[in-house]
Amino acid sequence: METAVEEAKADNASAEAAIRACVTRFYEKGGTDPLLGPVFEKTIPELEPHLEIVSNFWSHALLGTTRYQGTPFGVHVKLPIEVEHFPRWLSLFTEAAKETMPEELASAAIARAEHMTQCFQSGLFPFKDAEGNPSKEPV
Ligand code: HEM
Repeated sequence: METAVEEAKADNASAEAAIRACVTRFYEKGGTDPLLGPVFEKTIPELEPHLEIVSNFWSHALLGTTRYQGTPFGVHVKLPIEVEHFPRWLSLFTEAAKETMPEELASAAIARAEHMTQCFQSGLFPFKDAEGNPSKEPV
């Protein structure tokens, strides 16, 4: 019994470390990205506390821990995000997850990220413009 608990704790610790590595790698990539970099620069005053919040979010999403208690969509409504940011965000996150996480955890993280990207995009840009592209306003 004790061994199973110890094993579960060790698994969790290594998953937590992989999550942290993924989040760090994602922000390394995003920080130097010409599209996302300026948004991060303008809106994240201090990187370290931000990495902690986002790691806690992923720990909640993937491992069911409870350190993250926020509402991500509500945070993004107030940010200067445009529709073209979404595919870039997802592609950098996908790369970061594959580079840093064991395969199963990376697949779960990428699936969750794809779903949330879709939800955020349709929540923030619920209409279509004259060309049929996602838009904040009805035509
Ligand atoms: C268009 C793409 C995105 C951009 C440019 C973006 C940018 C940002 C920025 C600048 C912050 C910091 C906000 C602040 O501290 O006030 C933030 C927070 C956060 N983002 Fe994103 N984000 C994007 C998409 C996503 C997606 C798809 C997810 C889902 C996994 C996500 C998860 C989070 C989380 C969990 C936080 C922390 C929220 C909190 O403080 O409670 N982001 N994002």
